[in-house]
Amino acid sequence: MKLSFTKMQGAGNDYVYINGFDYKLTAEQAEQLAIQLADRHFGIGGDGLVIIDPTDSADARMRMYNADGSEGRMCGNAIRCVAKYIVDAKIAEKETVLIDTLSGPKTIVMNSVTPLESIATVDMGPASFALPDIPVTSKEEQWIAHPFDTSQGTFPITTLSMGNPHGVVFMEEIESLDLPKLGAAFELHPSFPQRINTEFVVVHSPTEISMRVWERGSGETLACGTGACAAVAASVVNGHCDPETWITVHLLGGDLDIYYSEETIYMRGPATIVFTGEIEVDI
Ligand SMILES: N[C@@H](CCC[C@H](N)C(=O)O)C(=O)O
Repeated sequence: MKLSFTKMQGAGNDYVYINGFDYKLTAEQAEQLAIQLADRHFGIGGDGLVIIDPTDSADARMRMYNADGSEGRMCGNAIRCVAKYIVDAKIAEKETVLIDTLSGPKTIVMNSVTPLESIATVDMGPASFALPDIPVTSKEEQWIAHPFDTSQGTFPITTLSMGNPHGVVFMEEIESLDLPKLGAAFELHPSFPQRINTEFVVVHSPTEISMRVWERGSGETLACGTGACAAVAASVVNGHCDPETWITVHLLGGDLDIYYSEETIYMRGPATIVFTGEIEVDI
């Protein structure tokens, strides 16, 4: 069959977007398509696949799949792009939209910059540091700068859930890291039965940090929205950054602004159309 798609990116975290109002895709088909379409040599190319489905409880429902076909519970960069998509397609004729995800509904406020780019502010909900929420196989309650042994050495890790699992490690520098080796040592560690996304973070000031990210299911990406929120939450909880003020997070693909409070976390960043097209798929 011929499938219409839109390729979009947020801070360089790029996904193939399919309009689920037009195509009804089962979870099995979506997993298969994610692997096929995300391939940068034999497919369209991307960090995974996002399907925008109808729902009665919100303006749309987001289903996101990593490049290996695994389903993610939440994606910060994709939810901004989904909001842009439904506003542009007039699925929602307003600037504040509600999108359902596996980790609950999120409210997004849109500001159009150019026809191809919007800036979106997302209410991401609160961070949870409780180990069963991540989950982490340990009897302790929280891991805040917890000495964590991996095949690549021992690192102080702070773990949290942003609707999906994150580990944050503060470092002196991140340019020289061998992320495929290091990221995989965290992602596949037996302490994380559902695997984990890991952020490697340098703190510049109480309102500015840089990070590189290794995403479960997709490897190193140019940005991770939930990861940027996790990095800021961990920076505040470890006393490196200020709460209740906007913090700039520099990522390989651009900047995201994050506001942390105990009640909720806001994320502000771009949502950009790259191109649209049609592809013949065998599903
Ligand atoms: N890129 C994302 C997160 C995507 C899902 C993640 N790899 C997972 O499986 O939890 C973001 O922008 O948040």
